[in-house]
Amino acid sequence: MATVPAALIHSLEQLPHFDKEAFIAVHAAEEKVTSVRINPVKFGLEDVAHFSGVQLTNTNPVAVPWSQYGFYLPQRPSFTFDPLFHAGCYYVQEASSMFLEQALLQHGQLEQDQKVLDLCAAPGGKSTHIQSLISAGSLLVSNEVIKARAGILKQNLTRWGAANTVVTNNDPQHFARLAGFFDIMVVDAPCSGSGLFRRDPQAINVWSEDAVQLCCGRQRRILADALPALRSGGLLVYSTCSYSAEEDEAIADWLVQDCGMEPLQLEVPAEWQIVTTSAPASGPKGYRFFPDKTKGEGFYLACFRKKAVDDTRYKTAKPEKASAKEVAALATWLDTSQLEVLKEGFLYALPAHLLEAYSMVKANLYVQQAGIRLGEVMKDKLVPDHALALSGLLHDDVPGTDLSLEDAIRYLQRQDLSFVPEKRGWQTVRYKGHELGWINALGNRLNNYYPKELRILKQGGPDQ
Ligand SMILES: C[S@@+](CC[C@H](N)C(=O)[O-])C[C@H]1O[C@@H](n2cnc3c(N)ncnc32)[C@H](O)[C@@H]1O
Repeated sequence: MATVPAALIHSLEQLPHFDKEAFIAVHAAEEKVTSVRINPVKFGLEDVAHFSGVQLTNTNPVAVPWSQYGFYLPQRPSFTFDPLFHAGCYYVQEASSMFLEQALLQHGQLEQDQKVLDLCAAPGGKSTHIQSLISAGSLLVSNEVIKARAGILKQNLTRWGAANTVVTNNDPQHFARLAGFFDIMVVDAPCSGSGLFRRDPQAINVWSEDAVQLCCGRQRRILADALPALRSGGLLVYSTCSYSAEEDEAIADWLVQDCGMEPLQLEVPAEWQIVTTSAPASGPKGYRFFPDKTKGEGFYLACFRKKAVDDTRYKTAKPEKASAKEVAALATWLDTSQLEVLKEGFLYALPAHLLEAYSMVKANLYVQQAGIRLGEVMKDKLVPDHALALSGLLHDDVPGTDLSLEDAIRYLQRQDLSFVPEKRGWQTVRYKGHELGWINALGNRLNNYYPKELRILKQGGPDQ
């Protein structure tokens, strides 16, 4: 049972609409809320009924009110054993965090192409969401300072399959090199994590008032370091999964008073039961999610517009382009006419119009992944990369075999496969029409090319 620390409860009693008894009771009740957000490029709203292992009735799944792509599921299926999860058809995400969508829709001018930075991006919940909301002509830079976590971010964005994303592994202070570059900056800051107590009762053991102080110092440093990279008039979205006012309203006040940010408000229907707060010193509005009021975990979000003007000159360096011969080797696999095919040992592709912006990002940051990794050309032939299979870029006539659930799981476990494909050579395998990855059929042998680092290690199957 999740017992919320008394010191935290005490600190929240001053907040508007804080209902101490209901808050304690909802933590004690141990209800687990499961929500997912679909990838609109791969999965239609009508497909939501197809989650493996979910018993559906006429009344579920239920839409998350503040996100066009979010759904609550009536129970938690085994996502590990759902091939559609591995195909990047959806992301398992806590519902309150999907409120980011409202900030971007209401203030992000998403009808225009935007350069977006997700500064604290791993494992990729906000980044995959942002990618679904921005135009194809926009660029998303997803940054994660911790290298191992940047690896998970890369995996999740590879599954998502979009070409207009770049993963970087930089400290926030490195972003000063890109002064005034971004139109939108999302800072989903590391925090003391009290908003997730219900989902992860272990987090209660590491919570303390000292940890809150440590986090709010770090949050200011991260913001102060990264803000120069936002252009004048650009949008800042700040969020945490902490209930503590020191990490929420006090940071909002500091952004207005010390950083000269202009506070923005959001239109929020009353029936969503989101609590609007005004930070005490200068009044910026913030939006709080309490699990006794909204179906989701604790979350805080506030939005600002930048007024200050920063210098906007940056280093740029042209990435190496693929040779004409290498591009020619791609022709049977994908249409490269709208893409810039680049080379860094392997070939990768970005939307052609993003080359200039990407050149600046590459010259100033440590890029871990950019666009879609296509593979390597050997003896004039492409050895395709896993990311290409998941990208949606492949020609329709690239051969592929639809697998049964059992075979799809064997494939994802990287086991030997027994089915006989119609054609020889490199081809994809699919589940319910969604690409899972590559196999190579060589006469009497089938090689499974699902990446080792992604394979399902868990024992069992969909029903366990
Ligand atoms: C709340 S999590 C981000 C969750 C992510 N936005 C999502 O929706 O999936 C905060 C992230 O900040 C990163 N982080 C930790 N210390 C940091 C620092 N000093 N500067 C920038 N990011 C930091 C953590 O590694 C973590 O990935």
